[in-house]
Amino acid sequence: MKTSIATVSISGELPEKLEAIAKAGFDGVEIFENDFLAFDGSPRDVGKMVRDFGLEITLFQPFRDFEGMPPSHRQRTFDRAERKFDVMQELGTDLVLVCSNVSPVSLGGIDRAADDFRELGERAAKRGLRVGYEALAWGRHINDHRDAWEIVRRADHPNIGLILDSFHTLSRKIDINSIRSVPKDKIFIVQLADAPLIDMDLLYWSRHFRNMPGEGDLPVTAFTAAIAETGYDGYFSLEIFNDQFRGGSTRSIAADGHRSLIYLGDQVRRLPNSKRLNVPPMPDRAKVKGVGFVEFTADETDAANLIAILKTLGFRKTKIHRSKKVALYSQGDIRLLVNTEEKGFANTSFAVHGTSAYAMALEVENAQDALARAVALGAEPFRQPVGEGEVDIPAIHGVGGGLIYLIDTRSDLGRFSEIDFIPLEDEAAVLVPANLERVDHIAQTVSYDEMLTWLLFYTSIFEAHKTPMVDIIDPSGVVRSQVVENDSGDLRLTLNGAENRRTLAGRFIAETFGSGVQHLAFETKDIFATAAALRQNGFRPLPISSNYYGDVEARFGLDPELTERLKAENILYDQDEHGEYFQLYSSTFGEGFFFEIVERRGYHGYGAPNAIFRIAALKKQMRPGGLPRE
Ligand SMILES: O=C(O)c1ccc(O)c(O)c1
Ligand SMILES: [Mg+2]
Repeated sequence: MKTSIATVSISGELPEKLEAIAKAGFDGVEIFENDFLAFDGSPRDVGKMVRDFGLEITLFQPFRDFEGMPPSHRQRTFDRAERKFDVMQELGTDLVLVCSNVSPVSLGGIDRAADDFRELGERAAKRGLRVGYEALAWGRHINDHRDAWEIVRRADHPNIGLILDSFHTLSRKIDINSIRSVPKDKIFIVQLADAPLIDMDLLYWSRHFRNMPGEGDLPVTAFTAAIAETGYDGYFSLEIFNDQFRGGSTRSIAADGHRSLIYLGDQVRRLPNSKRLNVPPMPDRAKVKGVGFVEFTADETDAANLIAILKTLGFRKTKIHRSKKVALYSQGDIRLLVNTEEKGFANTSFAVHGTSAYAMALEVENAQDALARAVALGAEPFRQPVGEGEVDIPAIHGVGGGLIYLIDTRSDLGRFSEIDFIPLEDEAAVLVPANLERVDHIAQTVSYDEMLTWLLFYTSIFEAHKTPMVDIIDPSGVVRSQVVENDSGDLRLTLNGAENRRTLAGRFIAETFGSGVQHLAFETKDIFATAAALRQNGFRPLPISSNYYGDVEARFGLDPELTERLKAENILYDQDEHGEYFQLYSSTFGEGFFFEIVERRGYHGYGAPNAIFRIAALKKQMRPGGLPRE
C-alpha cells in the first residue's frame, strides 16, 4: 500500500510539514497549491526539498473551474491550465487534480465536459503530464463519481483519468459498488478521508470536519475494499481538511494519518473475499480480558495520603516487590501498585506529572502478539531493566506518555505478582471489607485536540469500539467525553477532552503537565453495603447537593425511600434502556484525581447525565492550590 498525505492535512510551514510526513513513514505527498504559494521558494526548490525528505510528489492540486466553461471563458481556462503545467514540471510531478466545476457560469453537458478533457489530455500529453478528474460533492453539474467517470470514459484519452475521494462519494451515500467496474488504470489516484456524521452543508462539512479513516463514521473500509477490488495498486492519499488538525501538533497528526492507513489496509485484508492491499502482516486486534493492574507513582508523602484513601476503600497491602519500592494493594480482582522508586520511569513520570496513575496493565490473549500489532501500528514500545529472575512485561507508551503493560495468562506474565512480589502478613484485617470486585472503567483526561489520536490508538490496537461522543457541561465550559469499550465490558475507557483550562478536566491537565488518568471506577454488586463499609472505614465521599435528589426522584419516579438512601450516602443514580446505575465518588486527591464506585444493574453507560453534578461538587472542593478542603 503506497501511502501519501496532502500538505493541507497538517499544520505548520511547508518544510515542517514535509519533515513530519517523512518521519511518519509516508511514501509521498500531495502538494496543495496554497501551501506552495505561501512558500518563499521556487517550484524547483519545493520539488528538491520534497525529494530530499525521501518523498515523492503524488499530486498537485487543485485546479478549479475547468470543464464546461462557456466560449467567452474557455480560452482563458486553458491558458490557466498551461500555467499549472509549467509549475508541475518544475516541481517534478506528473499528476494534477481537476475538481468539478462550481462556477455559476459553467455549462453542463457530459459531452461538452468530455471534449474539454480530451483537449486538456492532448496538451498534457505533450508535456508527459496526466490529469485526474474528481467530482466534488457540491459540484455545480458534476457531483457524483459515476458522472465524472462517464466524462473520463467519453474523453477517451490516455492522459485523462478519474480521481476518487472517499469523502465526496460517501458523504452523498453513493453506491460504492459502482467503483468496482472502473478499470484500475483509469483510477489515477485515490484520496481518503473519514468524517463524523453531522447533518450539515456538504461543503462546510468537508472543509472543516474531515478526519482520518477510522476516526469518523463513514464506511471508508468498504470504500477502500471496492477500490482494491479493481486491482488498483497506486497511492492512497489522505486529504483531510480539519480545523483542529490545522492547529494541532504537526508530528502527531502526521503519525495518526500513517497509522490510520496501515490500520485501514489491515482491515481490508480481514474482510471476507477481499483483495489484499500490501500492508505489513500483523496479529489481530488484541482482545482485552481485564485490567491486570493500575500503577501509581508517588513520593513518600503523597504515597502515604494515597494509601490512606485506598485503605478507606477497603484495599489491603498484600505484597511488596522483591527489588523495588513498589507495594501491591488488592481487593477482589483489583490490583493497585504504589511505586515510590527514586529512579526509573516511574520516578521520571512523578517528576513530570506528580503523583499519578501513570501505568496500567491490560490482560490480553497473547501479550507478544498485542505488542507486535501495536508496534506495527506505530506505537512506541517501552522497556527498562528488570531484576534478575523478574518478569519483563512488554509495554507501550499511551496517553500522556504513560505506560500500557500487556500481560496474558499463557506465559509467566500473568504470574508477575507471584514471581516479582513477596506476600505480606494480613496487616489491615481491621478494615471493613468493601466488596469492590473489579475495575469498571478508567477515565483519562486529554486535551480536546488529542481525542481522535487516542481514539484511533485504542481502537486500532485493541478490539474495541467507540460510542457517540457526549458533551458534558462544566461550570466553566464544555468537556467532550468519548467512550472506548469492548463488547464484553472487560475494557472500558472514557476519554475526556478539555477545551479550556478552567474546566475541571482542563485544570487537571494544566496542573499535572499533561494528559493522564483522572479517575478510576471500581465495581461493586451492592453499592449500599459498600457505602456503609466505606463510611465505617472513614472514607470521605464527594458531597452531592440535596437539590439533585429531588430532581432524580421526580425524573425517574423513584420510591422516596430509595431517594433517601441515595441521599444519605451521596450516591448518584441513572437509568438507561437496559437498567439502573449507581455511582459514589470520593473526594479529590492531589491535583484533581478521584475514585468512583459503581453498581450496574444491567446499565450500559457511564452516568453522563450526572457528570455535571459531579463536576460542580468536585470544583467546590478544590481550592486554588488544588488541594481538597478539609
Ligand atoms: O474543498 C475543496 O475545494 C476541495 C478541493 C480539492 C479536493 O480534492 C477536494 O476533495 C476538495
Ligand atoms: Mg479530494
